[in-house]
Amino acid sequence: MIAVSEIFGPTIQGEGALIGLPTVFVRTGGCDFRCSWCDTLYAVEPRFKKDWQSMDAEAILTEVNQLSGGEPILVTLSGGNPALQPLEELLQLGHRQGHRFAMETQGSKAQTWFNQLDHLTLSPKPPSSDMPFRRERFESCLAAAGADTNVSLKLVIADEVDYQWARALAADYPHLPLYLQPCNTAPATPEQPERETDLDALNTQLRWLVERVTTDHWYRPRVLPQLHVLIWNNERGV
Ligand SMILES: C[S@@+](CC[C@H](N)C(=O)[O-])C[C@H]1O[C@@H](n2cnc3c(N)ncnc32)[C@H](O)[C@@H]1O
Ligand SMILES: Nc1nc2[nH]cc(C(=O)O)c2c(=O)[nH]1
Ligand code: SF4
Ligand SMILES: [Mg+2]
Repeated sequence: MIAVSEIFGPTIQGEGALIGLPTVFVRTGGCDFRCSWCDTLYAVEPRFKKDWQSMDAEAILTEVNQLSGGEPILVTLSGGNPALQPLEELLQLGHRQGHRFAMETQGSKAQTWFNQLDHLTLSPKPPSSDMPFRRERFESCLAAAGADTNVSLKLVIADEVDYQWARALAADYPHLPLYLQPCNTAPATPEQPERETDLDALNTQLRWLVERVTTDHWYRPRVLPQLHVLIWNNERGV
């Protein structure tokens, strides 16, 4: 059974390689990390287990199909860390129904079924998250995805230290499409679910990041905002 925090959509993918694409999100519950700026702690901390539903692949797809109007759609698996869940059957059943699957994970745990994903976003955490980067685990995820899954690297940047870390990390994986995303330093939290982020401050952060890569003559990464935050601020389920 799969721990599910929420299923929502269709909305657009607001981040990374598939930005702008209509998608239904399946957000699993439970995470092996506790990032200092995590925007989805309600899907991370065990105290919210009571809000999560234990679902099988069929029940999840029934809900996805209701939301998509019965049409095949891109299903985005996020969390929490979806790599902690048994998702192989969901991928197999869902593919048979014509859906495609993308997943977001920090790269701390590999699963054999990564090679059944259409797209895998690996988002290892920068120093500002206070979480470790374990290279051997990250590389196990890359190996598990294999040649048939499109893999991209999405790095959150809060400050100059994160930026330097991202440059060094990216240099070790020159073949991976690379996305830089400014950190939302004022996400909604369980204590402040209605908290609004300052969009002007986010824009300033985004400008800084663009200037940072261009003054470095670093022309490899795509610099992208969290589009859903620009549209809906910190709202949940969009
Ligand atoms: C909520 S996480 C869930 C999937 C997985 N645990 C991970 O971190 O990749 C989805 C994406 O949101 C990013 N994210 C989380 N909090 C953020 C914040 N405050 N600002 C910008 N990006 C954030 C993560 O880095 C990750 O790329
Ligand atoms: N629209 C939208 N795009 C997203 N991209 C990654 C998200 C996530 O929380 O994993 C997310 C999300 O929650 N909403
Ligand atoms: S790894 Fe992802 S879900 Fe887990 S705490 Fe960090 S940002 Fe949140
Ligand atoms: Mg999010």
